[in-house]
Amino acid sequence: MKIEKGIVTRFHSNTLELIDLNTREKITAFLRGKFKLQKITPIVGDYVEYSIENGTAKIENILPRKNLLYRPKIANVDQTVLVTCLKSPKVDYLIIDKFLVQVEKNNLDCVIVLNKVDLLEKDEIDEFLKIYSPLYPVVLTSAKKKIGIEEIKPYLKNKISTFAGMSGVGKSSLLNAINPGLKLRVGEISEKLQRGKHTTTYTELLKFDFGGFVADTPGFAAFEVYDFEPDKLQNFFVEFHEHSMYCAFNDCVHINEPHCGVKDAVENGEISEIRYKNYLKIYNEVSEYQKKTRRKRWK
Ligand SMILES: Nc1nc2c(ncn2[C@@H]2O[C@H](COP(=O)(O)OP(=O)(O)OP(=O)(O)O)[C@@H](O)[C@H]2O)c(=O)[nH]1
Ligand SMILES: [Zn+2]
Repeated sequence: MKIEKGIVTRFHSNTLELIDLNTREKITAFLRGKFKLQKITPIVGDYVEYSIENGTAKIENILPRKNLLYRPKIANVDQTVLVTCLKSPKVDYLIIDKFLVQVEKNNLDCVIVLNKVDLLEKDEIDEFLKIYSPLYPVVLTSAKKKIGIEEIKPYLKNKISTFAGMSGVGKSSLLNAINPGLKLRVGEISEKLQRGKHTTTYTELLKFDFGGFVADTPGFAAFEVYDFEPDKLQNFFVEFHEHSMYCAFNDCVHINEPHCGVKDAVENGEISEIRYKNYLKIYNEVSEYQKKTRRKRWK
């Protein structure tokens, strides 16, 4: 029996759709009964081994997952493409930083795409770059004017990506510009997610012509998931790490403590003041959230 490798891209009622990793062919496969007994079910993004007997493809084995994302539910996500704009709709840096907290919490690589640059002045773009380009790769784009589209492709090639970002920033427009004809239903699905009615089982991986996959559902739809203690927040601000080792206190959260390496770095301009202020705001929100849920648990 010959075993081939594929990636699960979508579910039908009792079959799965795979893409063969060698031939890139689309294959409809059945799940063997043993998986039900083992209580393992593959999900979109899973790398699997499958066999073909009498013209029927069957999943034989689910390969170990690198990670598992819940919103949308996908295995083996390599990165998030955080799409934002600054105008129309207005997006402030706090929203961007909240998305970045989610990205870091899930331990994902991230590329930031600043879209709608056709609406921005040079100094607005420069300010954005000054804050974020030391932290993450930043690509400047306009889906409308077809600027920066080629620059995104190398980041997407041969990887599994999710696109994240506020509604209206241009995620679908960008994907259409990157790969015209990509079967998209981003807007439709994100709306459902926001209303919380539908499960995320409808997620599908779409294949780029140049290699690589993208989820058709935006990531982190409900992004204010503060299911961590406030003192963990600093881990998700990547630029704090190298400075926090100079803090006098081991458990410094860089707010009221004396001799704080992070606050020093803010003062001498090594850490962006805007990012630090957003850290404080999010810290308070996480604290409030944790207090509330603790009270509920006691009731
Ligand atoms: N000026 C300008 N408008 C753009 C650009 N990219 C997208 N738009 C417009 O912005 C609006 C929203 O774009 P979408 O691609 O639907 O945004 P989205 O992020 O997919 O939104 P959701 O599906 O709600 O999550 C549309 O009217 C687009 O035509 C751009 O680069 N410049
Ligand atoms: Zn500190």
